[in-house]
Amino acid sequence: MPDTPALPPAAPEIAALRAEIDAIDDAMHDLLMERSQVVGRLAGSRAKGSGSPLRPGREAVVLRRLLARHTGPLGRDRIVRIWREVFMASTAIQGAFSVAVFSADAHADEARLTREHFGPITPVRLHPTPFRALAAVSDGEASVAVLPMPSEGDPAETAWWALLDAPRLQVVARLPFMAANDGAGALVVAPTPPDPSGEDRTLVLLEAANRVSRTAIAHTLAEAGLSVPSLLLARSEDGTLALAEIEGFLAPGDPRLAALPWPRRTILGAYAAPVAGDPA
Ligand SMILES: O=C(O)C(=O)C[C@]1(C(=O)O)C=C[C@@H](O)C=C1
Repeated sequence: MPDTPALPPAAPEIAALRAEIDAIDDAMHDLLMERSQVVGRLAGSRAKGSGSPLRPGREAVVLRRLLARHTGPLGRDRIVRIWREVFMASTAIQGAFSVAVFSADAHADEARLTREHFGPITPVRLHPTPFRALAAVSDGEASVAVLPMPSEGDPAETAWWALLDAPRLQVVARLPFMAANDGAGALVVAPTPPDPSGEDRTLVLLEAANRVSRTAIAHTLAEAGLSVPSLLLARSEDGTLALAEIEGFLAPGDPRLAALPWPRRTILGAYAAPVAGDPA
């Protein structure tokens, strides 16, 4: 006989509701097992290819669809949390996956956003510089790198975006997918190109040999038919470097990019436009 005391009998109303929850849990578990079988078939499909299994664009499509049909007391942010774990479980089924993050310390935004996005089980390693995190991806030690959002004040030692070896490495996602009230953000870089989600932003690095003003760059981009939600500018003695966030998923041969007057315009990658969070 087990010596664990018998559970006190629950009130009949609670027992009935718990029986309903048990039946729902069984159905959810059956569906999760069935879903993982389908993911296993994806993993074996040659069409998916041999690179990283991660498809942030596809994840955004799934989440936007679920959020659009969502009703009831379960928070939208909880739906995102639950599916983040589902996506990472599916990624793990398809092969080893780990993250290299450049973060000042384990509590900085980038480290926190990495854990929230890639989940507590995914192996994550902190690196002391963005370039070390990128090298971990290049060397095949990590599947992706998480790096700080570019900023105009970035010193050369951390301005990873100015030196990204694209298209070999590309930005594929922006964290978090559900916009945070604190405005924190980070970018994910992978050795595979981004996948479109239907509502995306493309990052383009523009380099001019002379000094060009912000107004002139913004005007030229608008003239080319490009909508630019944000534009960062870094000037040096001998030229201008600008990072434009452009609406849409731009391909390298996009005629609007080809028409720009600057000698270099490099696509650094693209990411799904974040969805709005719930009001605080
Ligand atoms: O659709 C795919 O390619 C999958 O690998 C499946 C799946 C999912 O679980 O829905 C998992 C990981 C990807 O990042 C995107 C989607």
